[in-house]
Amino acid sequence: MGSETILKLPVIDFNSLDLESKNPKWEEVKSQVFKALEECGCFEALFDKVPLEIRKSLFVVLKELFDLPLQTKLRNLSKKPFHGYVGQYPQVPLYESMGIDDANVLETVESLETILWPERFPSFSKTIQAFSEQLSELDQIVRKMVLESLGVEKYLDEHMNSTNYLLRVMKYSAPQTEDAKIGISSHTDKNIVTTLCQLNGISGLDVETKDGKWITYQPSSPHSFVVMIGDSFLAWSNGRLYSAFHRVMMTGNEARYSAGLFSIPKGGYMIKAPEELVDEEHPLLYKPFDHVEFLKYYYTEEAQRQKYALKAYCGV
Ligand SMILES: O=C(O)CCC(=O)C(=O)O
Ligand SMILES: [Fe+2]
Repeated sequence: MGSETILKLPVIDFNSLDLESKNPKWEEVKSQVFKALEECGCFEALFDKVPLEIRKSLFVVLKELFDLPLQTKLRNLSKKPFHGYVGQYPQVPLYESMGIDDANVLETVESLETILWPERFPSFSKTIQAFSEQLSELDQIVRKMVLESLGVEKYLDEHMNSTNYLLRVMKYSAPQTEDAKIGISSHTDKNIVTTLCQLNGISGLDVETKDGKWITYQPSSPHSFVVMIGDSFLAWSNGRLYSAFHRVMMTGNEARYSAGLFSIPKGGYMIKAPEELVDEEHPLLYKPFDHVEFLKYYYTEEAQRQKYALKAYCGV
């Protein structure tokens, strides 16, 4: 009593678990996952299937990537909003990111590689693909555990097949001051699940609890990731899961590099809560929606004024 507890994200150990073989730990971890996602919308995962060498190589190739001339980085265009090169925004001057669609598919990454480096840079494609594929197993374990917890595992194949993986890699330049400066403004993610990784030991990710306190993420192991629920999964679960507000704040003289693997509903797929999750006690919260249309709305001025863009877009 009296002394304040230091707020920390729940830590969940996925080492020794995998998607296929049934491990006796599965049920225990599953209940930790569901509780954390209901209460916090996120947790810290310990997951050693991504070797530390891959994390190191990712950091190396990201430095090369962000050191390219701006004109070159701008060649990564995408039809979807916020999926290509993003940066040079006056509201978030420290922030730059590069979205890589279908990052787990080598040919797609290689076609981006040839756009950015006509002289080629094979370790870029190899590293991005390997990292994304290895990390996608954690995304899939979490989603499977959620569907089992909700008793709707009969939708598992449809759920998994309705998404793609986007890897978004980020650089936050050093603010050169001890006053905390905004890296990326507070937001909820719009996709299904995001798995985040800090690459060079520079902290800055803050997550807001339901009662409005900010937790600064401090990885407790070199194998740590942050797993976070996006608004699309919240809608699909008919509000059983929570999507947390989070932001990045920067101090000091060193740039921060991070990467996020985003499972994203495919364009044209209607996100709709299964009928098993809708009843008198749990009335339908969101009308069925297409993620790409929702993203287009999200980047309008009107939506930017809303705290809860999903509710404004398709709330019942
Ligand atoms: O860089 C990070 O740790 C967080 C990035 C983030 O929240 C996002 O890209 O949606
Ligand atoms: Fe985010």
